[in-house]
Amino acid sequence: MLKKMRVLTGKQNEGLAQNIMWGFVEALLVGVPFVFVYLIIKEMFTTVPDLSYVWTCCGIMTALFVARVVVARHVMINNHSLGYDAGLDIRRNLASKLKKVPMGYLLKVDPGRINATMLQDVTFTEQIYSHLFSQLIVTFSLVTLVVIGLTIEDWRLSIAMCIGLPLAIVVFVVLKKVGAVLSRRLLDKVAEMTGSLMEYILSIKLLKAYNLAGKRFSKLDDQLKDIQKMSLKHEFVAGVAPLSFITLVELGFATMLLALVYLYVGGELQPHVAVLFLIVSSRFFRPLVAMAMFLAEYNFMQQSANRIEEVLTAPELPEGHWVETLEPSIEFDNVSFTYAEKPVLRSVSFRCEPGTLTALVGPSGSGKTTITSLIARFWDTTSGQVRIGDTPVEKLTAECLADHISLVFQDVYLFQDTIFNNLTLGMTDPDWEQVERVCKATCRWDFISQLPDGLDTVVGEAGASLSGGEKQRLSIARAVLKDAPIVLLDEATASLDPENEYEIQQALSTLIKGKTVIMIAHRLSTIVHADQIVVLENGTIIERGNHRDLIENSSGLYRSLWEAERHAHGWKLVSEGETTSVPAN
Ligand SMILES: Nc1ncnc2c1ncn2[C@@H]1O[C@H](COP(=O)(O)OP(=O)(O)OP(=O)(O)O)[C@@H](O)[C@H]1O
Repeated sequence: MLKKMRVLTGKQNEGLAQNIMWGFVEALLVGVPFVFVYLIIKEMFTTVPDLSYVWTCCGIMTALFVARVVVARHVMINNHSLGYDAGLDIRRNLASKLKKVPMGYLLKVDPGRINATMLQDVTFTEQIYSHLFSQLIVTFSLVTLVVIGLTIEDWRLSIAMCIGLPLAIVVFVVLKKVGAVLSRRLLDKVAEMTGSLMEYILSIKLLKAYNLAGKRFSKLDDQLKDIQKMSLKHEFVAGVAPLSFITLVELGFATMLLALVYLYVGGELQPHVAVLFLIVSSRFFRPLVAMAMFLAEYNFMQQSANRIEEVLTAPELPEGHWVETLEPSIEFDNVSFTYAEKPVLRSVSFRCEPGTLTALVGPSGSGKTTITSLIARFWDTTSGQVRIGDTPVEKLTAECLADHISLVFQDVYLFQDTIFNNLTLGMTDPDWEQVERVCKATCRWDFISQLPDGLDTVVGEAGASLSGGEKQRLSIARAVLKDAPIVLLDEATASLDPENEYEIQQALSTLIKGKTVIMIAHRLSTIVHADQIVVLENGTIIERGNHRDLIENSSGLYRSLWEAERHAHGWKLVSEGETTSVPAN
């Protein structure tokens, strides 16, 4: 387990040796007073007991008790700080690991499971340091010291007292293994329930709209009932291990009593030794019982540590190196990509020159978002290469890639923080005036200035207090502020009404000037000025060119999409330098 803790924390269990030493000191301070108890009893059985000797022994015992309290406090603080430090390290390692695994891994793993691992599993694992080791060290040292002391005094009674211990350990280990299977199942079930609970909370609006909140809750309720049943079963089976251990260990007490009476009656035992064994044995079993109860929890700790290890050892996207000057061109060189078993892109090749706008067009599911995901390296290609400048994206570090790319997704995520902090995410020295200037250009300043604290207004979790359009404006402003040379826009204006969309398009076209932009747009009117339009169908490029070229191909998909759009809406066709109105059909 120590080795596993080193893997999970990424550290050498620093401070543990010191804690073991202090645990041993605590055990000594618990055990040594028994020596004075023995001396006092021995003195009592002499013909003329020396009371000042007894007082001295009592004085030393009191001093030892005080010292024990001080040391026990020190041990407790040390073990807890070791535990919490380990918890912090493990959570940091998990967080940094999640940044390095492919998106595919995160999509495959139940979010409830990740949540349970980050919170509950780490908390259980912390206890290995904060509770388990300290308990083990103190108990083991104390039991060893007491047994050695008693054996020196009378080995026969000592053996009688410990007679059940070996069998108790064997039975405990066997029953614990049975409990381990149940612990694993119970923890999995709790993780599954956490996922359902998260889903229930996040989808509550939808559930209410469809009057499904009650029905859906009954599914959650069933899971909660399952957990209750499994917990009871687990307690029943897992509880047998410590109970058997306690029963077998305490059998030693009865055996020792029999042996004690037998030896005493036979005149083979001095009265003070008999009293010593009676006093010590009444306390000898207490720490063992406490340890057995605690070891019953060990299954949970072990399972939790295993689950953390599963996440920490998940395969990572290999990291590349930092490239100082990266030409902001993008090139897809014969790229194919498969999600699990499903081929999504097939031999896709195209190039985006620096400072140009490329639009991706195609029916739903044709692979447009997948193309942007491969540039941002959420996944690695199945074959072929995606290059930025001359460098394949997998040869760049995640930081280098992130530094060169701004992303604007359809689903905007805003943190529960001020608008200013949301906009300046990742910026080291954000400039208030610059933020205001960009907001004025992209966000309709009146929307922000009307908020109670302007840019200092805190938006609700995931931007819950803002409309879809407002969130989208902020995400565009965030991308503009980042000022990365490459901008990926995935349906960036999707949640805006036509009037706002036009405004934002204007703002975008000024602000993305000089950047290499890849834009996914379902409304073709927004991309007529694109330098290049890549038309996709079923994961292959079927047409490529600018609007004028593509529109000329009367049998092409782009032309038919364009015409379908014209027929669907009253249309305003804007070509460079002219405005033509096309009435709705
Ligand atoms: N994580 C995933 N796992 C498995 N298949 C996926 C995953 N993400 C997308 N797909 C599938 O890959 C195909 C391409 O998806 P993609 O999102 O790239 O299409 P798109 O052209 O952007 O679609 P839309 O215009 O509807 O957003 C779709 O058939 C989709 O179902």
